[in-house]
Amino acid sequence: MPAESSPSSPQEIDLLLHARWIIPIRPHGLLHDHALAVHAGRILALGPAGEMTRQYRAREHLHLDQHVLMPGLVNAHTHGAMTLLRGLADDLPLMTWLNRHIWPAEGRFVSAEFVRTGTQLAIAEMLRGGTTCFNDMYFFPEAAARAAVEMGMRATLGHVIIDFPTPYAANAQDCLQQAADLIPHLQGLPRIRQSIAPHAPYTVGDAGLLGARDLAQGRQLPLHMHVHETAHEVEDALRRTGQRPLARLAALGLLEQRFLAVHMTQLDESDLQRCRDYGLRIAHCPESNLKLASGMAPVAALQAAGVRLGIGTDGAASNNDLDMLGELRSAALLAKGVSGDPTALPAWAALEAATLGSAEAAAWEDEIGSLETGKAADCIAINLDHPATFPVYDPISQVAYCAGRDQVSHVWVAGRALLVDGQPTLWEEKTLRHNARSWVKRIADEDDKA
Ligand SMILES: CSC[C@H]1O[C@@H](n2cnc3c(O)ncnc32)[C@H](O)[C@@H]1O
Ligand SMILES: [Zn+2]
Repeated sequence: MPAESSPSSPQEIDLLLHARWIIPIRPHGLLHDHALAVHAGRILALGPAGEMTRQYRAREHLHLDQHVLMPGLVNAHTHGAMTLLRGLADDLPLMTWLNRHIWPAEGRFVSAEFVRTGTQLAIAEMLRGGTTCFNDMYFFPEAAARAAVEMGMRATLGHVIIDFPTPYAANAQDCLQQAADLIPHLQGLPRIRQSIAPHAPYTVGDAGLLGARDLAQGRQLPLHMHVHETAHEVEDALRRTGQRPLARLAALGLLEQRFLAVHMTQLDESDLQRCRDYGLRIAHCPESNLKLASGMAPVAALQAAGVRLGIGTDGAASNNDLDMLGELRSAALLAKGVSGDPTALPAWAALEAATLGSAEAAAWEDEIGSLETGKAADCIAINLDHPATFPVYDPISQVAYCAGRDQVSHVWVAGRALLVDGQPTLWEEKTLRHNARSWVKRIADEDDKA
């Protein structure tokens, strides 16, 4: 419904958010004492608070007097339901972690109900920490979609393609068939988009990759895949095929602008050139890479080459949290450490990567990632009146380098308040944990037997 207006009277709108500081991300910069006008879930205008209060009369007018207002954080790569496997196996390298612990556990327990419960926990954690959209890759995406829709969250859900038997599908061809059947059912769900998600070069054969490419092209969906996560992955592929995994993906015709390459810790000059030539998007997951000792994406070199970068947590079983404020801080610090250059990924660039960059990674940049007129009103308020963020010389520095997720006071997705004064509005966290307990007990009992 359009907002009412006449030349003399202020325009009636749903919500006016007046904040001490606003970081719109686009345009670049910091605004003092401005307000964001929201109507019917969208951003109507952003301007100086005085002008905005004269121009608009809001059904709800919030004065965020010690807060930064900014776009919601976007988790560029995760496996939401893996919250149920958090802490099951730590301090291991990737392939031991997957082969000996995670894949056996998933083989025993994963089901639509497991995914729904685990994704609910993930969404509760992410929203509390200021994440308003997540780019997911997991089995039973219809169950993750249901959790996201019910909890008011925004998401891109990947249809997994993997070439070994799981409780979800027998092989890659079966995954492709399931994806083709399911895509129309998820289309049109509120705030839900989809991708085709071949797991990794080492778990999907050429036929599965070609099928993924054709399905993505045919349905106009982006591709989302783990690529070059470890040196072992690249060395093993060179030994077996004589090709680097990214070169194989290029030869098979998978690489294009909407291809999201996750991890990318092992890049030589030819890989960097491919990222540039195809305009690939990259999801950088620094904490999961640190914990599995997989290596680290060369962020400074990628940005110097003009490659667009988003930031993701990866799953809660390898991170072990879904804290995007923590993740963007790790990204900013590691970029400096890895390059030996303290100017690498400065505070504002880290915020840009975790908002607009990640929105591009999740193929949502037309709707979210910045506080621009016409975009969906996905935004967060962070209260800087806290010992951890005192004094405030530069709010951008405070958000990037010292604000904790407990300082996220308000979260809106499409203009709907999901967190108010740090409290969720739509769900009871006790109930979510209660629902998860039966899974946790079964998983722990099995783990004891093993
Ligand atoms: C087929 S759904 C996703 C699949 O990926 C596994 N997974 C989780 N984290 C990682 C990672 O860092 N690298 C590779 N694979 C990962 C997860 O357990 C699911 O099986
Ligand atoms: Zn992952």
